[in-house]
Amino acid sequence: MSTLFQQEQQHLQDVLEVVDQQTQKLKAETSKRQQEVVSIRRHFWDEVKINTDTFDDFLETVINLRQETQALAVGETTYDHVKKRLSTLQKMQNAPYFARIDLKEQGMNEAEPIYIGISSLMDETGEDFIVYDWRAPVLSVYYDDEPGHVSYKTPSGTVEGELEKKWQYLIRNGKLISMFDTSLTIVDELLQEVLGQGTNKQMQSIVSTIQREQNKLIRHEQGRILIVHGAAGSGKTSAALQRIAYLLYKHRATLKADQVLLFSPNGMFNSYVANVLPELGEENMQQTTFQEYLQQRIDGDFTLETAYEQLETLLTNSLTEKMKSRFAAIHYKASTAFFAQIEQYFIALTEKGMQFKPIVFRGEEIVSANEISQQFYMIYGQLPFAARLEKIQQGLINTLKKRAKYERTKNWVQEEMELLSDVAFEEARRYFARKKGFKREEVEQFEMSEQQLAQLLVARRFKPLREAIEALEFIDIPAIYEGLFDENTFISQDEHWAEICQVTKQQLASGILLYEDATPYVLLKEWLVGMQVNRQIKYIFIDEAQDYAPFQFEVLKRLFPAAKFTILGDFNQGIFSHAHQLNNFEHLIELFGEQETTLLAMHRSYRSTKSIIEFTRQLIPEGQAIIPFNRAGDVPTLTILQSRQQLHEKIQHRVVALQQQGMATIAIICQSAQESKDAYEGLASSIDQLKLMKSGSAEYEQGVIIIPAYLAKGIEFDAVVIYDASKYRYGQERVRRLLYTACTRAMHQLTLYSLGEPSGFLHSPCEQDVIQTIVEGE
Ligand SMILES: Nc1ncnc2c1ncn2[C@@H]1O[C@H](COP(=O)(O)OP(=O)(O)OP(=O)(O)O)[C@@H](O)[C@H]1O
Repeated sequence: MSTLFQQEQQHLQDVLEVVDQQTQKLKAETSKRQQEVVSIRRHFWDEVKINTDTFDDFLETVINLRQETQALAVGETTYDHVKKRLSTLQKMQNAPYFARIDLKEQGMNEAEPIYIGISSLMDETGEDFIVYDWRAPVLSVYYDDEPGHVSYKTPSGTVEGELEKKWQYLIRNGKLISMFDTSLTIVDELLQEVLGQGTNKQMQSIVSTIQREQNKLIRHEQGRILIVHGAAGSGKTSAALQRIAYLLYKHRATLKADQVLLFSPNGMFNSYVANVLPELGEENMQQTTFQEYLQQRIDGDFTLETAYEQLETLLTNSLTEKMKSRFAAIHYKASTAFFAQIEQYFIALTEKGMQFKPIVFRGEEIVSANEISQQFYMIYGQLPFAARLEKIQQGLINTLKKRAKYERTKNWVQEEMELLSDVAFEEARRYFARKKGFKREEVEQFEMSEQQLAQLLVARRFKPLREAIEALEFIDIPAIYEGLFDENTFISQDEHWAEICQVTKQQLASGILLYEDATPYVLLKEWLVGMQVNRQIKYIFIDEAQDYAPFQFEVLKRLFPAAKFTILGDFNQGIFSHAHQLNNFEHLIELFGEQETTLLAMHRSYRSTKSIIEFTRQLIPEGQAIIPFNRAGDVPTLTILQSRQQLHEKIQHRVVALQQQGMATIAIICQSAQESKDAYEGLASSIDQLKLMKSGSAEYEQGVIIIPAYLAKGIEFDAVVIYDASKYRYGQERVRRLLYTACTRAMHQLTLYSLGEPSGFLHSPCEQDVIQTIVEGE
């Protein structure tokens, strides 16, 4: 064993001792803080004397309450803080650092070793760093630079220096396994070892092996929008999560985790990435899906088709004339041209085209739609759009008030009074007593008049109507949206416009809003009722961004006016129909302008073995640009079979063999949900604990699963089995990217089967010998 290795072992022991001491100290403090909080909670009401007899007493009570609440809040925050630090220290007991640089800053006589870990560690005096947090400004040097002259930015200016050495350590359970001098050779051993491990139920942090191109993404700070186009498995999601951790650290005085929002493809993905930030000692950002946002805004206006349902329909139906029209509509409705058209339509609504719903009470029309329309265009016609609605709203509320007074003497009120239960009567009496200023102990003495009861009953009946008016529900938004498709409303440049108008109107009449209409509808709704923008969110991350239509980006930009955007995607995985014609994110430059936009490309792919990448990159045009990470593995195989029974037998044997090789997550990937269901029915009895993943599934499952390709997006498996890569399933150009997405989910093993003639997309890989073909007899 070299002296250097021994020295490093000793150093590790010393650091671990400090970690241990600090852990013990903090444990004692945690229990002290916990007791404090429990005690404040328990005695909260003893400390606060409620006295409301005089105004001064009341004031004292309020002050008292506030002091106790503050004490509780401070106690809780300190406790949370201490607990969080304790959890980080516990992780550092396993590996307190993962790398080191020797840096001689300008003006220093000799190089200082800087150890790098997931968090910083100070010595006893609290003045010197034993370990630096990987996000410290100086450490950009570790990720970005080779030995030699370096400079890095700090809040107080640029610092120059000489980087003498770079080391990486492999430390497991507090033991130094190996160390590499990465300044001498580019060693990938550590990365090899990390990538060679099996998948986990959840995504892992990549902090100890961040690569240079990923570091650019992580530490980027300029402009409002960063767009990353990265190959499958290039670490877009991983690096994005590291970026969030970095931003939370760098801006810790001003940025909180709930001001960062990640748009992810589905709920299952949410659970898949949920562990990365806590692993790094940070709180999780907020997460949502675009579908959730749409659902919340459509709120009962229609039944909403999901993006997956749309895709499933397109995948499982043959290309009839009707389907062709639908494709045309999807493309047009995803475009910025359609966005501009809606904008024009909205402006034109100031002159004509608004539609309203009448105000109806107990089946009787109190104000007709026509009257509201007259107010909008005639009486308040000179006012701006929103002001007209406000005037109408006020007028309608006044009408309701008058009408309510009038209703009090009606028979229905009398009848309701008679039918009122004792409990409801008592509740009403108490309500009035309190309103009239009766104290709790005096309530019994209060007598409620019949008039008061009538007033209450009527008010309750009018409440939903008043709330609907306050929410501007008298605007008939579905009808206005439909009006957009009156052929004579617009002369659109799109050649399919007449056809689009016709099919959309028919569809809207059914009460189901197709996915391609959802964002346009919501946009129009936001404009009509006043856009609900969110200024709290400071950073938005959009993963799998190739799935978003240009139209959707326009909406997101408006919804989050204070946010900076990080957009990550791969057009080769663009499986939704609107994405077919797009090959890059250039169109997004226009969103905020060139000055505000940075485009980054990531070509190196880490997920799969070299053999798998050599195969998958043959599936797509320009795939040669993807650089595989040098990790050995078996060449993928394609087995051509003639019967389903044979197929199922082969898959079953293959799954057993893969399990014997230690593959913990095995996905049998199908083209659609329909195919997944059929495959599941055929395989469930022969594969133990086989699970079928559906679009509503919330958890990413380990073991053997069957999953449609579009749901497997963004996640990965030790081994992937393509259920049927035949020409029948993957014949048309529009599903090329689906097959690519499915195959690129594999980390270590990829096996394809084909029932009959294989997909034409496999010709090139077969010719290039990057896949081994086996033909089984009849
Ligand atoms: N620097 C790294 N160190 C260790 N592992 C890495 C690194 N970069 C990526 N990986 C691993 O590669 C795999 C793919 O990463 P990730 O899922 O982030 O890629 P992606 O670009 O989002 O992929 P896709 O677009 O295919 O969903 C993950 O297992 C991740 O942990």
